[in-house]
Amino acid sequence: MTQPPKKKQRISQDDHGQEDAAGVASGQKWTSKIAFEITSNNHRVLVVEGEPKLVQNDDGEADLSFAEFEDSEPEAEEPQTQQPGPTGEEKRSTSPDSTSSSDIPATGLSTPKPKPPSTLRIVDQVGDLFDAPEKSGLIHACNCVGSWGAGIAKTFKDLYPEEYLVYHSWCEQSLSQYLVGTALLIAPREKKDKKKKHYIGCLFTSKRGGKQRDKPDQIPSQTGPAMRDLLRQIAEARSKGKDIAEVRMCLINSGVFAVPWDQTKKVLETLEVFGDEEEGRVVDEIVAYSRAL
Ligand SMILES: Nc1ncnc2c1ncn2[C@@H]1O[C@H](COP(=O)(O)OP(=O)(O)OC[C@H]2O[C@H](OP(=O)(O)O)[C@H](O)[C@@H]2O)[C@@H](O)[C@H]1O
Repeated sequence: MTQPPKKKQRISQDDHGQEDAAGVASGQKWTSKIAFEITSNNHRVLVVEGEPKLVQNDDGEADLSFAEFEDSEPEAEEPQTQQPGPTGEEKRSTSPDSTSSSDIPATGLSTPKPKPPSTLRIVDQVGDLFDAPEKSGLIHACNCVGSWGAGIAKTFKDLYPEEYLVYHSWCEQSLSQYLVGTALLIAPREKKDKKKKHYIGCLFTSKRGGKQRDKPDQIPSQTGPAMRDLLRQIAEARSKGKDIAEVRMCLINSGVFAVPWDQTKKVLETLEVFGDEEEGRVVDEIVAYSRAL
């Protein structure tokens, strides 16, 4: 396969007497503005400042045939026009030494690399989960039998009695085996007192609670789908104009459900965050509050 010229050389006029592809009259010296690339189908592509031009394939069919290059060592006395130096990308594309034909696909145009999907970020923070600003979303792990009997769930029941009734009746209308691995987003009820209004995110990570909880190795695998369901519900609520502020959680599953926090956190951080046209609606980071690390 023809190798691209090893060194940059001065360009002269092409056979048709016009300026060369780079618009540079012959005799001028210039550096690192032009290079040839050999594409995978053996076409010699002229890359001028990132602008590829087909110049010549092996059988010399192309219409542009460049005269021979000569070595162009810039002479000291000649005033060099102060061109902004090529960016890293341009350098890569205009210097034959540093680019390879694999960098420029057959079309000669570099295609943007697909952005890797972003995954959920969990940030650990010492503090009280309930010190959250108005309209925050507070997430905790729930059983599917409608009981907030112990641990942080008991605190939720004391602070949000009406929201508890929503959770309880939701469980009553469903079967645990269908509920586990899903979530319930509860909007704040009207508050008679001055208490802050918070959205509550219930993650159904175990069919039963307390001592009848699911096995510790089952709970993490049910936590992933439950959180994905909750993220979807939050994004949907926000797209309908619900003003859900920051989203925070406690170290779910790490108390009554006896699952080490690192295990749950690892599952959560594999969750892909689905984007939509307004990134603001999507939750891509959740702060996990614990009273003491
Ligand atoms: N104010 C606060 N701020 C920040 N963090 C706080 C806090 N208060 C407590 N924590 C911590 O929050 C973590 C969660 O630990 P938890 O044991 O509560 O919940 P879990 O997710 O393991 O288990 C769920 C089942 O527990 C319940 O009990 P029942 O089944 O009803 O009996 C439910 O209903 C479920 O079923 C632990 O690190 C606590 O230190």
